[in-house]
Amino acid sequence: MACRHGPGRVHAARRHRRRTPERGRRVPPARARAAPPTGRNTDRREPVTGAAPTTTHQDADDDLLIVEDGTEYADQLQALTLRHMTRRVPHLAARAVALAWRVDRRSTAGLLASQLLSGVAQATGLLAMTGTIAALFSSGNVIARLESAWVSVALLVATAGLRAVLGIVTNWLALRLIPVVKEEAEVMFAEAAVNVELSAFDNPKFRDRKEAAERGAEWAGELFNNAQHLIAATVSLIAGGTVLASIHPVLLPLLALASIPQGWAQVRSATLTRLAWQRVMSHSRMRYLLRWFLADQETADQIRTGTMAPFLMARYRAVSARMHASHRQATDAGALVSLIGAAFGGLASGVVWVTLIWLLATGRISAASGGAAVFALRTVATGVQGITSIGAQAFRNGLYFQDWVDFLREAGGYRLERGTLQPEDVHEVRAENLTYRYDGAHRDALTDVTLSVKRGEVVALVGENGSGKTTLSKLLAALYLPTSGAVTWDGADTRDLDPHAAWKHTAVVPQDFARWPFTARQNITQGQPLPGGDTPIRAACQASSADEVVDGLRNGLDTLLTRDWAGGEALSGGQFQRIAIARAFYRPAGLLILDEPTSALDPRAEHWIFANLRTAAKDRAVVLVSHRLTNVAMADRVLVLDHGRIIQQGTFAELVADKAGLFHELWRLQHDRQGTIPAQPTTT
Ligand SMILES: Nc1ncnc2c1ncn2[C@@H]1O[C@H](COP(=O)(O)OP(=O)(O)OP(=O)(O)O)[C@@H](O)[C@H]1O
Repeated sequence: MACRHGPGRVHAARRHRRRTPERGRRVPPARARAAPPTGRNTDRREPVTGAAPTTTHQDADDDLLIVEDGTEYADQLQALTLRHMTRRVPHLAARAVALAWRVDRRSTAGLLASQLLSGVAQATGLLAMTGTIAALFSSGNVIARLESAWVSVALLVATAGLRAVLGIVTNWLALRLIPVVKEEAEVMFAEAAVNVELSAFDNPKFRDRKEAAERGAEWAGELFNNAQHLIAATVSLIAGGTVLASIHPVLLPLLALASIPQGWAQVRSATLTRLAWQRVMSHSRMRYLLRWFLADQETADQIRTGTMAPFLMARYRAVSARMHASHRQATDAGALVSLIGAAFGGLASGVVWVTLIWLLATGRISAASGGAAVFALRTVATGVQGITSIGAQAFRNGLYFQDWVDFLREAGGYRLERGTLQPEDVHEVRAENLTYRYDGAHRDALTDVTLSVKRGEVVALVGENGSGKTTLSKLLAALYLPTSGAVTWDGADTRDLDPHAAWKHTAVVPQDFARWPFTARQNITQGQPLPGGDTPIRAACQASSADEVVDGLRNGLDTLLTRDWAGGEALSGGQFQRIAIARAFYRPAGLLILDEPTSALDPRAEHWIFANLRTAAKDRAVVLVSHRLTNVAMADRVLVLDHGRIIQQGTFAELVADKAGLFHELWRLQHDRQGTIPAQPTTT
């Protein structure tokens, strides 16, 4: 790896955020809605190429060097209109309802039915109200008028009672459903995220899309909530509208026109907020990382001994200030837009009321109809207002939710879509004229590499930092696909293999191994126990010297390997590395890749592992990456990489004897501690 960190301590997620923020991080669970919507990129219609963003700018004032991106998507957002909202919201709301349906059909059906019923009750109440008014305003004595009104009054009371009960029911069902809808969206997001190409994580745009989708999942519950309120508002609007239209046909279209300014203001304001968030999306990522680093146990010692707190805090504040500035700008602009919308809306309502008075004054409608119209107008106005304001909320939530929808559909442009060949086994892995360039990189990490490794063989990769060893091992393991050339497994191109089926045949000890927050047993079996109970687990532990570690644990294999929960135990870096090696030895895979497997081990443990590697690795094709050159003496062949090319290969003895070669030079340097060799570090 270009940047290597020390072994991690607790578990995978913490390891990620601690050691290699570039590779991943755990996001604080409660972050989403507590924080103001800040910024997001996604630019989703643009194919992810990894090339430099089309338009970028950097914060010149605070040296943050965070590239802002996504201008194309910003343009699309800018272009959103009320018309878009009316088209898009029902679609997204339906998607959220479908999500709820997926997790709990009965509650979803119950909730939708109660909202519908509530709307019908409101409509009936309104009709009863107009009936009551008409009866009271009619001619005749009071008793006769009251008699003709009692049915309407009874209906009025009954519908009010029914609506109160339905309100409690909808609230109860919504509270049950909203969290599970959100959780389901998060689960679906996670499923999509594990099904992307590994190379996706090398692309910052993908990371932004992933972040946006993750946040979108958090808004799924809210959107569902909006959807069910929209149903109620629509039903009540239809009811009120019917009554109003029956009083005089001009009232309804007038009222609809009157709601346009507010609808426009709501949509504009939601778009501005969303845009603001998009602008500072990368800042948002950086801020979360900084917060984790500042508060994390794993970096706590380095922050203290490096006296880094002021620097990190200043950076944190600078990033936050940038985000707040963007947010404030959007809030101010949103307030202005709302003010304009309210002013025009007020004017338009005035026109409606003046029209009503004119209709009454000119005798076009009766006094009784006028009274009924007042109630109908209020109902319809509330309905219209409900639809525009809930619609705008749904629109805003939908903008975030859309990112989730897109991510699920295309996995940020990196869905694992390879062949369907199911390898039964793997006997020989070959690289032929293999070239690989990371997404967005300006040069190849590997160039024209050809090699093969067969079962029963150990092939070692050595070379200076950044020479391409880890990259090559990942290509051999089908984690990456070649830019050109090919990697084949028993003749089959890795592009044609079903990736999940292929990875059943790989066992890897990476430099940054995962520390799963599970028991020692689960850390070794990776949740895939083999027949034979603990016997194969113990054998793997013995071969990797993890047996000493496990025997020292309070509950042996059943000990939780993290102190994050009570009863767990913390392992040292080297102790956990032994568990990681046991994990690979345990896995019945034809291809075994060991990338600096003993970097944290003491000499005894390291000696034990290499002395036993032949036995542990028999019947496997083994690729070993190591900087400690004595370790590669046991390999059948050693390949020396330099700037992504194989520049030497042979047996260990041959390479040591080749005095003109890089291997010999590295070997001498590794054994010279007197400073007798004037060594200049080479640039990679
Ligand atoms: N995720 C990545 N994105 C872009 N470039 C990368 C990435 N990982 C590695 N590289 C680049 O690829 C080249 C080879 O890196 P690689 O990690 O394979 O080297 P290595 O030989 O394993 O190094 P080391 O000995 O330090 O582990 C380096 O120039 C590095 O900068």
